[in-house]
Amino acid sequence: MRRAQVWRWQIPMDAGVVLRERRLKTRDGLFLCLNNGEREGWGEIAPLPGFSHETLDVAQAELLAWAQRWQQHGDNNMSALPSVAFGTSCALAELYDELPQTADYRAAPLCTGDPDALLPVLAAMPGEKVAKVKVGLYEAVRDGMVVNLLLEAIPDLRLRLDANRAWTPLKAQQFAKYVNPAWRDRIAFLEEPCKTREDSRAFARDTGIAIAWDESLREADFAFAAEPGLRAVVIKPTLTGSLQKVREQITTAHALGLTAVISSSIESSLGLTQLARLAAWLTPQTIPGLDTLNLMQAQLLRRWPGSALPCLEKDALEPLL
Ligand SMILES: O=C(O)CCC(=O)C1=CC=C[C@@H](O)[C@@H]1C(=O)O
Ligand SMILES: [Mg+2]
Repeated sequence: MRRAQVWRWQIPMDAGVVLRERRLKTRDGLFLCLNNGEREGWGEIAPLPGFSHETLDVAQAELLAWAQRWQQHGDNNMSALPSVAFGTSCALAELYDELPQTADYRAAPLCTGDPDALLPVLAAMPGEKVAKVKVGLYEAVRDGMVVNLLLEAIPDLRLRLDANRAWTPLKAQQFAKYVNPAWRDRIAFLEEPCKTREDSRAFARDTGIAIAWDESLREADFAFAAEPGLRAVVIKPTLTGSLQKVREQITTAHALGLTAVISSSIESSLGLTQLARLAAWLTPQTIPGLDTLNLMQAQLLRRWPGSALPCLEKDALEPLL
């Protein structure tokens, strides 16, 4: 017998998490649990404010309708809303043992402010050392100095940078000027340096710093293509859609010789551990961008190994179905 349950949840964020110039005080989302006989599968549906087009309320209405159709008729058509399609497809994949358990819990540590805080984390990191630094929040010159400082301090470090389209071509040039030319190839990639793709391409061409597309993937006129200076695409499943669609994008990227990086949309620990499994399965050569749990004050239902945050159980969730 099929049974679908839906819960809504809210987790307080760490003070100071700012997304697209908006302070994110809480992270809000939904869980879906599907049962069929002895089998069980979970999924997380958590549109990210400022990034997802659908609101949580719209996603909730769609999810409840989907869950009822599945329970009554076994109907598993995918929603057109990316967050709903992702969460429902994860729950179905767990239910039918199609999402392998092995996970890649390495996460490129994220630095949004103080580079000194990153040094001990990197020193303790086993194997390949990769970190991600947000740039474009302060002066371009300061960003350049931070990048130099980290690359100088840790000779086997590679950096991923993310400007979230903050720079004009001039600012991007100022940044590049400050980065020691001998170290530019240790910048694995810089996500979306400029406001337009054309300016970002020109930046890669002029500076020799490789770029990656993130925001671009979700634009209507985007098509996957190998381009000079383009090294990677950042795939955020909650913003992309079903597991099937995520797999297709990864396959397309790999066929073009691009690195595909599975990345967080600030999911709860339940969603993040599923992304770690997805990464181990579909992008085993690439450290995923999943270091966002510490932006939250608690984990939910499933623990991220090694996290010291408290883990809230089902009684902290609000049942909706
Ligand atoms: O990609 C990562 O390593 C972590 C996730 C991350 O950086 C982001 C997640 C969600 C929204 C953004 O602020 C940011 C990004 O732009 O990639
Ligand atoms: Mg990005």
